[in-house]
Amino acid sequence: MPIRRLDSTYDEEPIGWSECFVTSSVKRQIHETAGFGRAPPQPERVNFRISPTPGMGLGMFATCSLKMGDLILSERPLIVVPVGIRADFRKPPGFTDEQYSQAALFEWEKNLEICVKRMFPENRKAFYALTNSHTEDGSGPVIGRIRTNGFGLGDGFYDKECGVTAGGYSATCDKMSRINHSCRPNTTHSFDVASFSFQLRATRDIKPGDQLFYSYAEVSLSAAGRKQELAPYGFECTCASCSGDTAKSDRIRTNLVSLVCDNRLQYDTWARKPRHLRDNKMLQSSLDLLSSLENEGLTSTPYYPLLVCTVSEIYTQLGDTENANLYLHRQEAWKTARNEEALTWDGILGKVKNKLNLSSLSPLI
Ligand SMILES: C[S@@+](CC[C@H](N)C(=O)[O-])C[C@H]1O[C@@H](n2cnc3c(N)ncnc32)[C@H](O)[C@@H]1O
Repeated sequence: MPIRRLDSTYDEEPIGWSECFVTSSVKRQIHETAGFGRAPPQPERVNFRISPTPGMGLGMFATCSLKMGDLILSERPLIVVPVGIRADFRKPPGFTDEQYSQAALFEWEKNLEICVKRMFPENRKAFYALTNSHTEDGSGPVIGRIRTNGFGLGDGFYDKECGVTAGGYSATCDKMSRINHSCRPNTTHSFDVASFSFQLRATRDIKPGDQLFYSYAEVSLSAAGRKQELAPYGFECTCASCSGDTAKSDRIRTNLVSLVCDNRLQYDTWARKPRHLRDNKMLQSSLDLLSSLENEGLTSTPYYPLLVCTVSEIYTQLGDTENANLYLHRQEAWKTARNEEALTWDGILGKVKNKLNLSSLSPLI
């Protein structure tokens, strides 16, 4: 991507080239995406660097102040491949399941090698320079690097016939794949199919020199659950949520939905009271919850803008338009960062008109 002619050169595509191993139906989906072929948004200046960081290899660092929603990097991936192994041979007689899966992995590596060989030499060099933490599980050098450095692609890439997990795709980048993990991330990314590029954006305020982090694990899991998800990457996370008061952190993460929804229920009761009976406790408890979410690095979850919306409404009720607007802007910044619409309380309440207890709604949200 884009389509390469025999005489194409590496430099003629300023945003870079991606080698794509996709089925024809996914290729069609990509080409039929509205606006396909457009240029990606670019940050006004280079605002990150890649340099060594103790105990983590290379990492990405901010070189200027960044606010929630700010664009850090637009990047076209080096390679896009299916997540699952798509082996099309039957288990040979006498093979154990383990032998069959190792053989399938070997065949898959051969297929992916073809993709890597097709890269421009500059991209191939960048690809092989990436870290490989999958050296002991039978992954070859190509699969190992993809497993270590790949980011899942969303709805634009999906082979329905292969099932939910195996039908997905993964993309590996030159620069963005240098971002290290924290369970308290300060960035998020989205993939824009039309320009065939990732956008990495800040999800909180970042100071110059701060390391940029993304969470490789589901942030709403407990410390033990995240540890399990991170095991294949070959490191143990030492962020404050993993090494500090894990019980407190677990309570917030695993009860995120009910905490935010219960707060909303309290707000609804509070807002129905006559004006002179509304005290400041509602504001304080909501701000406390908001700062807990921010401390835990949960600002990229969909519950954050819901809580921000409640805080904004409390300020409106208290007649403080300046602060109400400040939080409305934060909700807008979240939408920019995530490149998606935020959930709204109306939408959620609409779904569950007849239910009294919002805490029980987690599967709906
Ligand atoms: C996608 S790469 C990130 C860039 C990598 N640090 C490098 O030098 O290329 C993932 C690998 O980085 C390392 N890593 C990422 N986050 C880490 C962390 N929080 N602590 C220690 N190592 C980490 C692990 O080796 C992991 O397998």
